[in-house]
Amino acid sequence: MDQITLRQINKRFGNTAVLQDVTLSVEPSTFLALLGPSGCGKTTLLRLIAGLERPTSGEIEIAGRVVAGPDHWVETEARKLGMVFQSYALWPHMSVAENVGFGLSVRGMHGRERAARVEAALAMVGLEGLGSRRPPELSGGQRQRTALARCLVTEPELILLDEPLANLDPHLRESMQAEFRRIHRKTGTTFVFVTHDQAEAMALADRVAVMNAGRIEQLGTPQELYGQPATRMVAEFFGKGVVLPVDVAARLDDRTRRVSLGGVTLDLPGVAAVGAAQLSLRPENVVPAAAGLRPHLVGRVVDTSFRGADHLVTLALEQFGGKTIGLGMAAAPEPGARVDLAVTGGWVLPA
Ligand SMILES: Nc1ncnc2c1ncn2[C@@H]1O[C@H](COP(=O)(O)OP(=O)(O)OP(=O)(O)O)[C@@H](O)[C@H]1O
Repeated sequence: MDQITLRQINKRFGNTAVLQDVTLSVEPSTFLALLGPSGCGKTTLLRLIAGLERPTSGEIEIAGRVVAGPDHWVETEARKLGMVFQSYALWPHMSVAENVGFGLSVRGMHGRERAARVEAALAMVGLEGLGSRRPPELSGGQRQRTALARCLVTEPELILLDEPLANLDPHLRESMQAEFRRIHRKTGTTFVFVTHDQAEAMALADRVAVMNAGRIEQLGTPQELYGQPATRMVAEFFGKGVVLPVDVAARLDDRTRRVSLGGVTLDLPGVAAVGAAQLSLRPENVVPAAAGLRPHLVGRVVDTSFRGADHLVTLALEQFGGKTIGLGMAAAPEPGARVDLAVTGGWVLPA
């Protein structure tokens, strides 16, 4: 049984269609990221799952029970889920332990049993011994951990997180990402996580739904989205690289196409039909061409920056109106220098 099933969800606010025909299944124990640009409808989708909004049409099922649909409505409190928001929403006058234990008190759990559960939840998020502090005495990361502990203590099967790391500095964000991964593995709880940061989605999630203008563009593992983007939007939004126009001359097998890239013929992985198509190139799909061979692409250095292990070299591709791709190179060429490139892979997707 799926943890969450969304069937043809539409959501309108007045005349504005915010979600259109969203259909999605999430298996138990998945760490799903809802990823997309600002305003694409991620938070609205999360709020629909939470029961904070009603769909205009369509049906939502959680753990086999219809919680929203034409003839069904289950309130948030009865959906057996936990929520963590960017703002944390901790009560400043209560101690950390009281904040974390509040949900248990509401359920009628008190005394030793409650204290033990609170202690276990604090240990899970690495806050042992800080139960008597108050939220204003905590760092941003500790507040976020408290919010997560408050959610975990009731042992929900589903936790919804809306950009919970957005207010943390980059260093803390990374360490909290590792914590989230660890806690997810340990609890086996299904996590649905809203973010507009593709690197965060890639680092955290085992499935990512890329959203665009109220629709799901593609649902897949981070590896699938990166290596086999279904649309140009996914290719450009998820991971670095460049998308170039190509012509598919022939379909060599299910997943190989003969393409013409600016007049150069190449056999590359992909699924596009014969005719006009696009090629998603990641930085590792392009290498400096061997001397004496005709280059597949010609780049001009527009910028270089030192990254420690190598230099990030930004090249403008001459045949493609100056579209750029960034490559890691051991030595930084001079700005304006010509770099001949060979294409060693990529993904051919529909135009
Ligand atoms: N209560 C509301 N009334 C009217 N319009 C709304 C309401 N809530 C959201 N919207 C609109 O719906 C669209 C999607 O909003 P939503 O918050 O779901 O996007 P998002 O992808 O989470 O964006 P962000 O990353 O900026 O938070 C936006 O255009 C927003 O203005």
